[in-house]
Amino acid sequence: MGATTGPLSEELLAQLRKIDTPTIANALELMDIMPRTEGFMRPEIKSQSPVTETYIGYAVTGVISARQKSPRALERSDYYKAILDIPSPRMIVFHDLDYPATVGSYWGEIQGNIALGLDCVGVVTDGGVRDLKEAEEMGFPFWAKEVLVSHGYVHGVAYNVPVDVGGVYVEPGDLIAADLHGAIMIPMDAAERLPAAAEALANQEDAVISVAQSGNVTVETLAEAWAESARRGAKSSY
Ligand SMILES: O=C([O-])CC(=O)C(=O)O
Ligand SMILES: [Mg+2]
Repeated sequence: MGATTGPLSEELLAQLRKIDTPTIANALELMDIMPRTEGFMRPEIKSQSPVTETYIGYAVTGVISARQKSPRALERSDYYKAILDIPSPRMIVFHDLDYPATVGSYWGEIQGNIALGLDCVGVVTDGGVRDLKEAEEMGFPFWAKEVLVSHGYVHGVAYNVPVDVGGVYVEPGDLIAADLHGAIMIPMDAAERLPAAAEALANQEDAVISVAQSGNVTVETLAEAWAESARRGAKSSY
């Protein structure tokens, strides 16, 4: 992967890659900057590749369709230029205009290789993907609503425009994290605070987990564990 050209340092990106998406969601809760029910993609946007780490990238956004040929289909070079307009590392975030009845995959071995060559780390789409074995082998993960057999008449409709994917409004350049659980947007001004928040969370969770593992699990010890977790800063979901 080439050097990052975006607003966040390579050190910070490396720290963020160590945090899984549930912890990112919890850390954002701790900051209390948006409702707990927002900012992450609906579960239909699933990991279709066996990933074991968190992938982080600035969003290259786009709208595609495969239902029919279009005289207004964009050129392949428009797509490559759109990628290069976004700092690296990049995460492709595509809305499929045919959603929810998606028919053709933009994604496969060829597109994955091209995107990887252009410093993209993966794709998140409410459309489909294919060539799953090859994607795994090349290390270019797919997060997608479904797996499709055909590419139909797939073509680009627009690049680097705001898109809604999985219920999240994504603008070009937004910071996206994805792992085996799914995908979440990290508000740019929260990124810097995330590693410390994740550490604070681990400390809060440890107050409960250590009691659960202590061999002395009672209503009373659990109540005290949750109280200790709250003293360490945990916010209740109740
Ligand atoms: O053919 C397509 O458009 C998608 C695909 O399978 C590939 O990129 O290999
Ligand atoms: Mg293919």
